[in-house]
Amino acid sequence: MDTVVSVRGLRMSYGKREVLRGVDLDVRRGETMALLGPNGAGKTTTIEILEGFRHRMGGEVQVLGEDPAKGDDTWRAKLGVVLQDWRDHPRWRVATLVDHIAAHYPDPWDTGELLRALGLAGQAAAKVGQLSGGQRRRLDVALGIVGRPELLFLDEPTTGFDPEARREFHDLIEGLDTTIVLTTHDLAEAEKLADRIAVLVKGRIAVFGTPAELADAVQAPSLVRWRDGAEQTGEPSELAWRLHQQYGGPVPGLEIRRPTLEESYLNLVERSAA
Ligand SMILES: Nc1ncnc2c1ncn2[C@@H]1O[C@H](COP(=O)(O)OP(=O)(O)OP(=O)(O)O)[C@@H](O)[C@H]1O
Repeated sequence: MDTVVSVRGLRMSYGKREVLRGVDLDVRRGETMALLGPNGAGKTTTIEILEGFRHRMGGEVQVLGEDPAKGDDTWRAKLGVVLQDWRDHPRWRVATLVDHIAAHYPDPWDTGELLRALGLAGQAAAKVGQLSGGQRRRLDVALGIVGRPELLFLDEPTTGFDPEARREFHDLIEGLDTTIVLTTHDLAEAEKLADRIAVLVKGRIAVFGTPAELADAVQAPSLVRWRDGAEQTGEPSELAWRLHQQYGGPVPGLEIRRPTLEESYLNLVERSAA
């Protein structure tokens, strides 16, 4: 299996504040890996280190066979980066800006073809400042992939999107033929886009696996309710059986509710943060 990113024991602090406390991760060629976690978990810090924008304090990191702290321009040209904050170029025309960035790469996309592929053909001559939020984010992606990166980083790509823009953006990402590392604090987004999800809580990976593996690993207790009481338990059928015996027959008003994946994820975050 071809590993594109390998992270072992990654540590990072800002002053005395320890933000990453030994992160282990890997990303395989062709997959989309989501780094999922609550605000302040250390997601942006992690991918900034992988992108070579930030120096780590400890651990081993390899991205496309290089240590990002030592990556040169040839290495950097293989990466695509879509940052969280829009770097504003309001007066540039869309196609001119894409052309300008494309000129930095050896084998870039043709600008017209790329804008068509991203549904921005109609905006080629528009000024960046005139685009809607969703169109701007598409332009961010255009700038991130124009150099045909082997590896694309997307930092919280859909923050602030309405549901339709979000769905369109998800379709766009699913159609890209490259390895992707994305950060999000939205479980539904990670579930939709990612082959594997790494849950980062308090600077550590709490769970790492496919969405189905995540569901198994983080299962929160079920809620069992009946006429005379309620209890949370990881073994609902056992409790139901005990109640059945106590009542000497059917349990009045019995109700068993299994947690949703979202509830399980929040439970994991709360437990890990405690
Ligand atoms: N340059 C910095 N100097 C000092 N502290 C920082 C710096 N950058 C981030 N932090 C702190 O490090 C922690 C992790 O931040 P980071 O941005 O990596 O988290 P995140 O998971 O990406 O959060 P969010 O979802 O809010 O973007 C936060 O507590 C943040 O305040």
